[in-house]
Amino acid sequence: MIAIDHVTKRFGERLALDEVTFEIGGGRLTGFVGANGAGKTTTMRVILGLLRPDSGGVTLDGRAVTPGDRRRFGYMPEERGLYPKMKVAEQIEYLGRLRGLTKVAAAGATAELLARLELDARANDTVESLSLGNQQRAQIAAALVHDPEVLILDEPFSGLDPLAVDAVVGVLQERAARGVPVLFSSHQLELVERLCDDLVIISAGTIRAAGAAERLRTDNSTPAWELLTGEDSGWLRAEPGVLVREFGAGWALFEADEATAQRILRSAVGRGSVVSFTRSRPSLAQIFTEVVK
Ligand SMILES: Nc1ncnc2c1ncn2[C@@H]1O[C@H](COP(=O)(O)OP(=O)(O)OP(=O)(O)O)[C@@H](O)[C@H]1O
Repeated sequence: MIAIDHVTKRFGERLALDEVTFEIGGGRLTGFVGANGAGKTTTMRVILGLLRPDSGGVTLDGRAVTPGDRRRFGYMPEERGLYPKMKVAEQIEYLGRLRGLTKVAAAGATAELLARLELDARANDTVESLSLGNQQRAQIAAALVHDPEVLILDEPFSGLDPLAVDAVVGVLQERAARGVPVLFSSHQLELVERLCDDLVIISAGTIRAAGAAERLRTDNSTPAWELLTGEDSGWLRAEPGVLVREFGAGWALFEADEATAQRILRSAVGRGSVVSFTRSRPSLAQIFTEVVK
């Protein structure tokens, strides 16, 4: 497990990170979300040891991270950094060798990753001849080639088509299943929602929420309920303790606490046919808006 512990970082007068604290659990995919300039890349660079925090620190399994540990980290930076004129496979193998793999191991890992990321047909093409999406896949292969013990990925999904997203997701889930802590940033909230076990929400250098995605869902949203009936649902608006968010013919979405919701259900049953009654799950976009406002 990686723990980021009260990390503060200033750039001159600008406070980029303010006592940032959260964990990246082994075996879990952790999504890192926040608006532009919120502090995601800065946090990642501190984890990677590329920036020194002004205070606070980062630990791996309870002890300070060493340069040796960091060589076994995999990082996909925001600014992509492959050599445009080098062939894809050659370059990934080379990066694997720099990270300590033997020639045979680097070649094997490269071939496997390129196949998994559906880039094997382009293995002998130069990076600059690839589309941006395919360059992105190559960049992901480069971050993974040495079988890292920790994975930190800055916007790995930006610019990928849905098939490429699925291929990358498959590879990341497999690494997480082997116990690797995986942190990735993204502005694609539906994707983060689909993928993540844990979530970290940052705003203006401050962590606003962190923890299991399901728990954040229940902790940071007003309980809302969806009622579908064969009857008009206008009566709900006069019920105490109920805030109707939306309603239409035979359908309503309303906020209420658990006890009120049960009372409404009984009334609805008494009034006619209830087709369905469910607790509405807020989307990550809704949680994000509630948490950062
Ligand atoms: N080297 C630097 N010098 C000065 N200010 C910096 C530097 N790096 C980052 N900042 C500032 O720190 C803040 C956090 O930036 P950061 O790049 O971490 O945000 P981010 O969440 O990754 O944003 P984005 O989603 O746009 O990538 C911003 O206000 C940014 O302008």
